Amino acid sequence: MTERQSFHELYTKRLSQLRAVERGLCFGRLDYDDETRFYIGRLGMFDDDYEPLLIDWRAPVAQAFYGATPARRLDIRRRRHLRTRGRTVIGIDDDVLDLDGLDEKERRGLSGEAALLASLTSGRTGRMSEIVATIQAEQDRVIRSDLAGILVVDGGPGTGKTVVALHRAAYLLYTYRQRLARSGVLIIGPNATFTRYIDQVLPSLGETDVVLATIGELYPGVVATSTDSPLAARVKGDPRMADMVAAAVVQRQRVPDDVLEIVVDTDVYRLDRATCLRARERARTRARRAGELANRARRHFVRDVLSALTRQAVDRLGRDLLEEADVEDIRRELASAPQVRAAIDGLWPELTPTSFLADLYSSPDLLAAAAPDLGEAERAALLRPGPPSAQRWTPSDVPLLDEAAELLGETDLAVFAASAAATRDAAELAEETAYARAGVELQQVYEQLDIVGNEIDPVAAGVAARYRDSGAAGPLSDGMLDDRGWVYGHVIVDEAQELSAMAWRMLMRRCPARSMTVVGDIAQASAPGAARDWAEVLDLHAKGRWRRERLTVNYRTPVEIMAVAADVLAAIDPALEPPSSVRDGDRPWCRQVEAEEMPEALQQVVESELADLDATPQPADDAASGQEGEASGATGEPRGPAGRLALIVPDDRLVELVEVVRSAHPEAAVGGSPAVLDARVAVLTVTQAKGLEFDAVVVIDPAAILAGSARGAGDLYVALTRATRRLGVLAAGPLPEVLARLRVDAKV
Ligand SMILES: Nc1ncnc2c1ncn2[C@@H]1O[C@H](COP(=O)(O)OP(=O)(O)OP(=O)(O)O)[C@@H](O)[C@H]1O
Repeated sequence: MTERQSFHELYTKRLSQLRAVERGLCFGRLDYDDETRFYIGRLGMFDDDYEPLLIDWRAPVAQAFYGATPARRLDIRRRRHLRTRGRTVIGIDDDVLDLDGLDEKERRGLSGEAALLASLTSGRTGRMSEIVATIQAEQDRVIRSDLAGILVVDGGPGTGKTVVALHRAAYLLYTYRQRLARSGVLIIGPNATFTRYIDQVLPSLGETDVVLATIGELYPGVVATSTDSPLAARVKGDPRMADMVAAAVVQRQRVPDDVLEIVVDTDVYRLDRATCLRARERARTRARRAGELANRARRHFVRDVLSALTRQAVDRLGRDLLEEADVEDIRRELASAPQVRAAIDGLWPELTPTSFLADLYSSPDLLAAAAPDLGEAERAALLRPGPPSAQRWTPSDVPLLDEAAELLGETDLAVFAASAAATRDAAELAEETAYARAGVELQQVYEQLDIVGNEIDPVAAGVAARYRDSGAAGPLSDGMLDDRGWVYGHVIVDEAQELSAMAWRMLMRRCPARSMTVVGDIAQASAPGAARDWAEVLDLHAKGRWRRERLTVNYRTPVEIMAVAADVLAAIDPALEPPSSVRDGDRPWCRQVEAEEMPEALQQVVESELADLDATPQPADDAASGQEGEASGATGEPRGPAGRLALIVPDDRLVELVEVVRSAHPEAAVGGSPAVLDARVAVLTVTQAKGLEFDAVVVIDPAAILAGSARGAGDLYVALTRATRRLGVLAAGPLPEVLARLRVDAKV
């Protein structure tokens, strides 16, 4: 790289960083007792004399902005929250921290309450946004917690677990930049929609070097798009699957019951059981000593078997007539004879993880031998009729493929060649992307500096245009996903309560140092085989090396809605404490109809909810409306967008109810599709709604959601807590007892 290129890279990186953080760049000020003053912002900046102009929110000095309280002032007199539109300050809120005489309740109060409430009631866009100006003290503790060990962050719905985990990623990348830039940060989310929902947060904090993925994306080359039955998903997540995979690998190394005859040309060769047993044992022993995996250990077995066959040929031809070189030729010929290869493959096949698992799923005998502990029905749930080549993968298969890869290791030349080609492709792609990105940035710098276009390297400009048109803007660190063996510096797991034991095993391999942030809420668990408590999962992998922080305040759901959800939580486990909400909102409503009235009632409900949302437009998002070209009004002036409505339905009614809604609203989005985040009306199952939020939510047929699975109450709890403003329940038949409070409050 030339010096010119290096400079360009440096400056363009800084330029794009500055662009990304421009909105609300400076949001706070700290006034100290000794008159010192610091401005806090999304990025650090210095003046020409290297005096700090702006302190990065992640710097140690900035911690006081989030942590200081009247009871623990940290020498701070005043904390000022600045609200900006574009580059203009349009409002300030002051917390005076040295005011004597505040009562205990006020002392314990939220920091920057006015700023927080302004932020919570401002317009939402369907995408999660950063909260850097209003991070609360309990959240800040989580964000700045040490890198080492596993930090479990649990808390009820809307307590900011996701957003805090993302800010923690930004904090860790800032504080441990050297270490984490090399090894990378992996963030695991529950599904692709969720990944899209959160993918703007880190770039808006100036960080792009993270990998966002789902469990189903962690095995390179496999696209896990199929779905399992609940039973199959539970069985595949069961820790006994590790034993099953191990047993199945060993069982694929066979010996003949008696003698295996191999006919090459007209000669008959015999492999007897004892020879094969000996060869297998020797191969296994050598592999154990050398730490070799099954595909590698196979070479020892092949060598011994070929020696036995060569001996038979030599004896037939007459040992005395043959030179050393002749013997070697015979051996080589035998090694390449298709009949010999087929015989050896039958005894000790070379297997890719996908071929191995596909074989296993398609054979009742292989399954019965490898998993004798599973019940009939459990094994049947794993069985996939049809040839192995037609196998379609599900997200629950991915940890099993990973497990198999750990035991089988690399395969033959073809696979080596394929992976070499893939690596080459990835490297070429990375190089081209980097080049293109540099081109785009170069162009931007030139534009900024008012340099005419013909001074730009035309090749770079061409590639840049291609890159821009392709919409490829993902971080270069995505390449890490192509490497199954990549070890990440830190792993963040969101909605972690849903992960199976097998998924945890896979994730732990991606981070042997066990530097992780695990975020979730056991009460919201719904996946078959999901964890029942954190210790059950984490003691197994990191006993004594995990700690827990709890978030207690709900920033999403208004008090009135949370009261309804709290009854469901008590039904899940009376010992669980609901988070306390910080906002008031509309009273939730309920309506009961007979099953056959449901379609008509649903259509009415959609119309009336949309009308309600239209009648109460969201207040302006001050910082957002400062974007160039956007009309600005006075602070707090009401403004669209008019709000999004989600209909959360039982799994088995999704298709039917989508049709009903679409007959009046053809543009309604269905859960799982990319449109769901932006659409005015979305119809989703609970699983599809997990982690997301909407302005208004109507839960359809709650009794069916409750009865839908063993963890139906958890599902209902998730459904009820997705709303930021309005909640309704449309019941088919009687309202479930657990929602009795709605009957009392109902506005029917
Ligand atoms: N300190 C804060 N300032 C402003 N908004 C916040 C703050 N903390 C959380 N929020 C907002 O509250 C909402 C809920 O946050 P988030 O989705 O992270 O919660 P969660 O605990 O992951 O919820 P769930 O368990 O239901 O998925 C988001 O819109 C988030 O931006």
